[in-house]
Amino acid sequence: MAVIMDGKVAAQQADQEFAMRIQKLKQQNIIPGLAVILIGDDAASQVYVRNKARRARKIGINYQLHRLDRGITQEAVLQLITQLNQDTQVDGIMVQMPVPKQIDANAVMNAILPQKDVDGFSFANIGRLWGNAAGNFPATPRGVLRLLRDYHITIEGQQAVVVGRSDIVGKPMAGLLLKNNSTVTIAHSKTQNLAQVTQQADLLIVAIGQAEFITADFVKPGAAVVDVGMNHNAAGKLVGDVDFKSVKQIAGYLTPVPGGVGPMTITGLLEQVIVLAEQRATL
Ligand SMILES: NC(=O)C1=CN([C@@H]2O[C@H](COP(=O)(O)OP(=O)(O)OC[C@H]3O[C@@H](n4cnc5c(N)ncnc54)[C@H](OP(=O)(O)O)[C@@H]3O)[C@@H](O)[C@H]2O)C=CC1
Ligand SMILES: Nc1nc(=O)c2c([nH]1)NC[C@@H]1CN(c3ccc(C(=O)N[C@@H](CCC(=O)O)C(=O)O)cc3)C=[N+]21
Ligand SMILES: [Mg+2]
Repeated sequence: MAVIMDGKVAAQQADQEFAMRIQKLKQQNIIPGLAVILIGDDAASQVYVRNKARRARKIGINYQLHRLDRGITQEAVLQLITQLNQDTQVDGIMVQMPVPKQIDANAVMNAILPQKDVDGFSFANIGRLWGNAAGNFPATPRGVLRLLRDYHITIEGQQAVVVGRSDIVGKPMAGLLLKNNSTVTIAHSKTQNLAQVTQQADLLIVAIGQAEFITADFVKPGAAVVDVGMNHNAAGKLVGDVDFKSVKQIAGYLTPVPGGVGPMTITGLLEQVIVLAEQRATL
């Protein structure tokens, strides 16, 4: 039976560390500032916004939410970003994805100053990730790596398979694993013989948005399996992309949904905000 990687516990430990780092900043009169822009009413974004507001405030981050109507113009969004770019109290800015179709997501993300782009979704930060430079990198992959490290799972030299190639999870996950010396394969909906590919994985990271799609026959015995997915099954229950029941019989390590990657994504984000505020403190 797999060891269950508890993202809630790991996130609580991280929050204690973060609260101490924020206390130090406050002695220098610096309060980390995070501005979140939510356009419309995407369900996964609502969950994220609610949970990160609670955790950010609890550890002492100055958190502000800008809720915009789903019909808002791109110009108005860009104007808000310009204002937040200029606000010296704001260390990090993020726009919840997805955005409504009249908004060009790339235009919006690239309007955020690269150093304030906490999500690391701007082309400047994508280039820094793949160009081996320091930068801001996406929260979900950072949270996943932190969870693997908390469970002392080896990353260097291991065969990692990332299923999913989105700009917000799959691609940056692959980039960070590569940076950490895994041998990385990226699989997606056009991959042939997916199970044969995933069976090679010592580290299997799944982000496809298909309820309970990855069953035991996709998994190498003893593998560490990380389930990024958040879906509702036929019964309306929140489930991941991995079939928890069958995979836990064969995997060495496995994340639950909820209580796995979700809390660690928030950890990845909060840490990035604190790092940015620490950089401001040294200016
Ligand atoms: N817990 C958390 O912190 C977060 C959770 N999520 C969740 O993770 C999941 C993925 O999100 P996101 O990356 O934004 O998803 P996207 O929908 O943007 O991308 C899905 C990816 O999965 C691939 N894919 C879809 N079906 C299959 C399949 N049957 N076999 C192989 N590959 C497949 C797609 O391939 P192709 O490119 O060929 O279309 C695509 O690359 C969702 O459930 C989302 O809610 C997302 C962000 C954070
Ligand atoms: N710019 C941007 N960056 C993102 O990282 C981003 C985004 N947009 N849009 C939406 C998705 C989704 N996402 C989640 C984060 C945390 C939980 C989370 O807290 N989950 C908990 C609670 C789940 C629940 O109670 O329903 C858990 O899994 O235990 C969920 C989903 C980040 N995303
Ligand atoms: Mg989870």
